[in-house]
Amino acid sequence: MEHQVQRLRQAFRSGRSRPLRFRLQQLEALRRMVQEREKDILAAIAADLSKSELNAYSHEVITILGEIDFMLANLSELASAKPAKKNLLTMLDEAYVQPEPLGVVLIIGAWNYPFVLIMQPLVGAIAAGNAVIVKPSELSENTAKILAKLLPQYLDQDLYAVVNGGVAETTELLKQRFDHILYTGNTAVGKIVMEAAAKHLTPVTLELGGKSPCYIDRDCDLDIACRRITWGKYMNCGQTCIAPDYILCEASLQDQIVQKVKETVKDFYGENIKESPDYERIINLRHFKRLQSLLKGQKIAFGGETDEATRYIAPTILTDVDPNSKVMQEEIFGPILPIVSVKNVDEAINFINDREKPLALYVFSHNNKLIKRVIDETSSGGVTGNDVIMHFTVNSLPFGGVGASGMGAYHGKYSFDTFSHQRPCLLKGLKGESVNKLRYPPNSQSKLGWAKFFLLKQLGRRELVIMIVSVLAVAAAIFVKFVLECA
Ligand SMILES: NC(=O)C1=CN([C@@H]2O[C@H](COP(=O)(O)OP(=O)(O)OC[C@H]3O[C@@H](n4cnc5c(N)ncnc54)[C@H](O)[C@@H]3O)[C@@H](O)[C@H]2O)C=CC1
Ligand SMILES: CCCCCCCCCCCC(=O)O
Repeated sequence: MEHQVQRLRQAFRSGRSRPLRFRLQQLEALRRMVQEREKDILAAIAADLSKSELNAYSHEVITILGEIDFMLANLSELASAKPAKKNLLTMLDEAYVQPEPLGVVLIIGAWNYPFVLIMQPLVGAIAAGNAVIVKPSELSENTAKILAKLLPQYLDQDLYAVVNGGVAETTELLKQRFDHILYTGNTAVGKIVMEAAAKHLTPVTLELGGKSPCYIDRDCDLDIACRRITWGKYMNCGQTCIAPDYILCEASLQDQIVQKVKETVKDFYGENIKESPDYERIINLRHFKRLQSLLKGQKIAFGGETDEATRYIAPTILTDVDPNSKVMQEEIFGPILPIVSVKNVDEAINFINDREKPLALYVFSHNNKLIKRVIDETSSGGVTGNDVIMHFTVNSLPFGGVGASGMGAYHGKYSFDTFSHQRPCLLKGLKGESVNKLRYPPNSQSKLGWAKFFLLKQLGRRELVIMIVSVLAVAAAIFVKFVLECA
């Protein structure tokens, strides 16, 4: 591992990854890879998650193509130096912020969207000019293999590498020094990653999970709300980090919600859900058994059927759920939807605030003021009002968690910024030493007075124009006076 990281570091130091032309070429190669090897990629994702290729395309490939297109179109603007405001002491100098690559970065992905969770940060890291090691999840082994096979065929092999393996390999990898680590996965491992990174003072972006609440207001179109929630909860068999984890609503809405979700499930997946190409399976036996255990002692209003041989768990709704029960203590990450009743929106807000900050928050209501109030009085990684999941798809929005659901963010411009250092640059000339005397010892009250005047006055473009016009006006007045006196 050490050797591999060294090799990448050397390639990074050669400066090859920095020119924009090179970055654009690599991003174009990545796009070609996705387009030319689409069939292999879809087959791998489909095999890992018992997913149809159509769903694999819409869940994972569309997002990546969009992200690459965004970077290709915006890279030169993102990577350009941005002029900075100056003060009186530096008004004749050049001040700007220059994004620079961080160096060698590590991206660790999770199994639930195994392609997107590696590729989307990779696009940002390449765009920002870094060398990159990606470590796909060993649980989605087909996607891990296809990434290890294809990426070296399309990308510069000295700058970008794939490391596959399990806990042992990741542990070894984490001993190495990186310049940034982006990790996606559960909170417990997030802490391990952060601890390993701290040894080298490596900054981290942690994309973690949590229980994302979904509040349904009485003043709402329940048909629409339930249709959207059913889509977001049961897609990928509930194994989506931003899936609505549980519903909060007034008790009187519970039965209607059960009925409407039930009807929608039938619309989406047909009478025989097991036969539906749109309904996935649980990733492995460990997670299957964990989910089964969450059903124990619960009131199953709908669903609840399981089949260990195929790791099938039916779309399930639990009603009258006790907030202290196990299903409400951990992230569900499966097709089980508990409904917890609350008296009103105030109680819903308190319920959310009494728990760890979630990755996503969903509110359904006709009343925009109520939606804004829930947003104002709670905290979460992201929010979608009157829908679920969709904030993930808008790449002008930063995607990430807060508190226990993670730190840092990525997607679009935010990916570029995550993998860049915003370097402040001030370029001065070697003249103007008389002004500089102000800051050289020995100090005095008068020097301090001048320093305050120069440094505390921020000069914007407007102030600069006014000052230049005033100086010119004074010069013109002196000149006119001089001419008149001579005449
Ligand atoms: N915030 C986000 O964008 C996302 C968050 N997630 C969260 O991820 C979780 C599911 O993923 P996991 O089951 O954790 O995925 P996982 O089992 O695939 O683990 C993630 C990565 O961590 C590595 N890893 C596992 N144990 C390790 C250890 N002891 N030391 C070092 N590395 C280790 C694995 O090799 C893998 O690459 C859920 O909580 C979900 O909410 C999932 C997808 C997106
Ligand atoms: C056409 C709509 C496409 C929706 C794609 C949703 C992809 C969600 C990926 C979320 C990754 C995760 O959060 O676990």
